[in-house]
Amino acid sequence: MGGMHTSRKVTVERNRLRFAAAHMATFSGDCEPLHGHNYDVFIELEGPLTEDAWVWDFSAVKRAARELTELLDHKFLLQRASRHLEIREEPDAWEVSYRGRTYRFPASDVLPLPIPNSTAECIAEWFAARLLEALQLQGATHIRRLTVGIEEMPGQAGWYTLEL
Ligand SMILES: Nc1nc2c(c(=O)[nH]1)N=C([C@H](O)[C@H](O)COP(=O)(O)OP(=O)(O)OP(=O)(O)O)CN2
Repeated sequence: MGGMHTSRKVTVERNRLRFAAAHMATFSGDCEPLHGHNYDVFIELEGPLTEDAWVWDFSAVKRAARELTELLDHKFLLQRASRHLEIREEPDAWEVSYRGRTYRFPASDVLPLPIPNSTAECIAEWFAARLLEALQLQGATHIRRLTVGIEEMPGQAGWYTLEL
């Protein structure tokens, strides 16, 4: 049937795809107090079927995603590219200041991320780029669209989609 467009997608969500992390985002010229969330991760992969008649193996997606959730788990997520925080990297610590309010974190508690703010949207973008690299290393080079959602709390999530 000429012209008909179809698509296939697999989704993996929540099932142990979670991490607990601390952050403080900056908004509208202010900085939140340091606080944490139990984040849930949602993943959608769209593309044609492989010879195995799947878009990609759920287990392989979860394996790649869990390597990322393990990096994020129990860390302070530092928006390394912030234009609003003053960030000083020391050999064993990070010093983070906002208008005279200063925090000093042991380096082992911090995951510096190359993002401008620790919003769910930016964390989703970072996660999607890293997940794509991992999936492509597994051989999933046929994926056409990858979406990641990072849910801060039930009903409140930021999403990012890569069109490939
Ligand atoms: N689009 C986005 N909006 C907000 C984000 C975000 O990542 N993307 N993040 C926050 C804060 O980090 C915050 O942790 C959540 O804020 P908020 O929903 O206001 O939190 P409360 O616990 O006060 O929510 P209530 O439901 O009002 O109790 C803000 N916005």
